[in-house]
Amino acid sequence: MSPPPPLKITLVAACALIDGDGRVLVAQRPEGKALAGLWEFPGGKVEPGERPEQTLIRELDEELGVTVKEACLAPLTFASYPYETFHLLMPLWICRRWEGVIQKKEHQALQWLRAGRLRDIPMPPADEPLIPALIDLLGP
Ligand SMILES: Nc1nc2c([nH]c(=O)n2[C@@H]2O[C@H](COP(=O)(O)OP(=O)(O)OP(=O)(O)O)[C@@H](O)[C@H]2O)c(=O)[nH]1
Ligand SMILES: [Mg+2]
Repeated sequence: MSPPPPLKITLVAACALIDGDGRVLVAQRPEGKALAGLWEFPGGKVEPGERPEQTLIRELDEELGVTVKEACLAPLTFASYPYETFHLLMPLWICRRWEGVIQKKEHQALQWLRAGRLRDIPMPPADEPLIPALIDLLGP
């Protein structure tokens, strides 16, 4: 019997932006990328030398064109999910305050949804366990 392949843990920082009505921003993953077309929370992989909060601030600028202060990021929950080729560990922050206008820079589409409606859109399998924490926080 050959030994199991080494486990690769990928750390991804993600954020639920929340608007004044308590709705959450979700973004549709680009064509040609893994999980294309599924609705996700903005964010991305933590690069070497980055703290996850720095990653998130960088990704929110790259993906949405907004500036977020670290003090405006609050940790909510996390996802831990065994994809075929890596194990995803994804802390989820919430953010209610940012500077600039949200733009669709990398995704196919953006939409604001009530937390209870997140169950109605196709999300990556890792994300489904995150929804109850958002409903607890924001209502359905
Ligand atoms: N950003 C984000 N990634 C997620 C979510 N759920 C989930 O399984 N992932 C997975 O986390 C991994 C990293 O996401 P990503 O594609 O955003 O990474 P990135 O922005 O650094 O892009 P890049 O790798 O093309 O530079 C992907 O395998 C993606 O499928 C989610 O809600 N948000
Ligand atoms: Mg990303």
